[in-house]
Amino acid sequence: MKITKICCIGAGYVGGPTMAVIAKKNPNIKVTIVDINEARIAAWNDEDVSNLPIYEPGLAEIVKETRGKNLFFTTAIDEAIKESEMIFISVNTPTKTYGKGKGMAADLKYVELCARNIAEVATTDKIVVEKSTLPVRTAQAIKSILHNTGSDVNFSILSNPEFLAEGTAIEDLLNPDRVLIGGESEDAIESLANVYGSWVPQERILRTNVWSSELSKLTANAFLAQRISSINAISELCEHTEANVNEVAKAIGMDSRIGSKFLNASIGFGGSCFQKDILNLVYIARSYGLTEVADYWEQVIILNDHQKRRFSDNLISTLYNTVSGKKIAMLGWAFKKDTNDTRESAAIYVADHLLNEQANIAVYDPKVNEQKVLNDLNYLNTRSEDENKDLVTSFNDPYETTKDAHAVAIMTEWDEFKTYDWQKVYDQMKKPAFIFDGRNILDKSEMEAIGFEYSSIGK
Ligand SMILES: NC(=O)C1=CN([C@@H]2O[C@H](COP(=O)(O)OP(=O)(O)OC[C@H]3O[C@@H](n4cnc5c(N)ncnc54)[C@H](O)[C@@H]3O)[C@@H](O)[C@H]2O)C=CC1
Ligand SMILES: O=C(O)[C@H]1O[C@H](OP(=O)(O)OP(=O)(O)OC[C@H]2O[C@@H](n3ccc(=O)[nH]c3=O)[C@H](O)[C@@H]2O)[C@H](O)[C@@H](O)[C@@H]1O
Repeated sequence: MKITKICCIGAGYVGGPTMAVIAKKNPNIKVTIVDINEARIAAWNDEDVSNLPIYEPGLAEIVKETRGKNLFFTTAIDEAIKESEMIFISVNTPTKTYGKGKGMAADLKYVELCARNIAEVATTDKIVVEKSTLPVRTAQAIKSILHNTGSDVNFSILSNPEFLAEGTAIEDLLNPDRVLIGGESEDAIESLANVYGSWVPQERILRTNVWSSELSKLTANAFLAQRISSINAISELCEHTEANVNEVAKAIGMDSRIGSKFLNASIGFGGSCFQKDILNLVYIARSYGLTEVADYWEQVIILNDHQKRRFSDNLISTLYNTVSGKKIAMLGWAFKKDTNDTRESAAIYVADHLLNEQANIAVYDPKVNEQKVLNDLNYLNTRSEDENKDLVTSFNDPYETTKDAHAVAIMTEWDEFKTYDWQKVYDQMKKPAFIFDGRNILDKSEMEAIGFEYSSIGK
């Protein structure tokens, strides 16, 4: 099928950047991104592209170039579905917070709503593309909804999981390691392969069956997260043995079978997907009675929780076993650098632990505002919103944030943190002045020469 119009349901961190790049690379295809969230759509349509709802390096430029030409953002969902030959489902699939599978399974209600919406309004044949990360065998459910409409509209379902990482989304989309397309209908698969083919070499477009494609996405995230938990586990051992985790990571990473990427020890991984996808994998394995498989992957999450807890415990014990009434300056709140996304950020959990010990938290993140910080903490429901407001303050300036602080905790690896005038930070802090570098981005000897009591991960 020749594709002239694409609709993407879900204008989020995946839908937005992915469709912007598809539009840029396919000027003859009209791409419409729809969402039920009016405020989000309005932000995507904001004249001033610095107000887009998502911060991603390079995204604003592409939106500026394509918006209003062949890229459109709207809440008119039905119209966009009706006119398009290809519809991407790119809605959120969070961990369930209720009922069966609570805390483990993926909540598929938004995906199902999309399938029902498509089934209801489609009058011509459609290729429906799963872009959201979904449990293996979800295509079966979507198929069943779409094929029971009583109409003679023909639907082909494809799985096309997304592998972009936030902060490098545009780079990842422009130059992907691979594009994965799972499906039954060869015609549908080739239609989608052609869309990507306008900039991705054919040998990097991998075709599989639907189930392999769905499961590959969960597996890729599980493997990536497992590497982080593995190096973080070793980081704790390093702290007891005078080994240095950076040196260990370098030494093992030079083995081409292991590879050097994704071996940075940290306060633990965050982000909306690693934990959610592994919990989902564990849930699926348990539902097939595969206890050993489930336990194996669950350990990745257990270790990650341990790493976050270990960081706050170490901070508290170093500050003479109490942080009550002490000002702890947290540099960074986003789950990684170059994004404004804070979902599941380790900073939230570390702050929560410290607040339980009655610390005063001062936060500075170049892309996250105070309301978002408070919303993240309120969402945990550990204490009242008023208490969070009393104990947590955000600043727009790192020097204000660290002034009179007892300790600085580095939570995100923003590049600008490395360039600060650390002597100035030191001079205005309470003494002894402690730094807890949760990202290993500062130079230990430099910090110690200034006078800081410096501790990092795995050294
Ligand atoms: N964030 C990331 O870096 C990556 C996410 N993914 C997966 O992509 C999917 C989407 O993730 P994000 O873009 O981060 O989520 P998001 O939460 O940023 O965006 C999802 C959007 O879908 C909209 N939506 C929900 N139900 C809708 C409906 N029935 N009709 C219209 N709009 C609806 C929401 O209002 C929201 O704006 C998830 O399954 C996630 O696991 C995959 C790769 C990378
Ligand atoms: O499905 C998804 O949502 C995406 O999840 C991750 O991307 P993302 O979460 O955006 O970012 P990552 O770069 O993977 O970082 C995740 C977390 O791990 C941490 N991390 C990463 C690498 C590392 O060596 N050490 C480490 O602690 C980061 O700081 C961050 O908190 C995957 O890298 C993407 O391929 C995938 O598409």
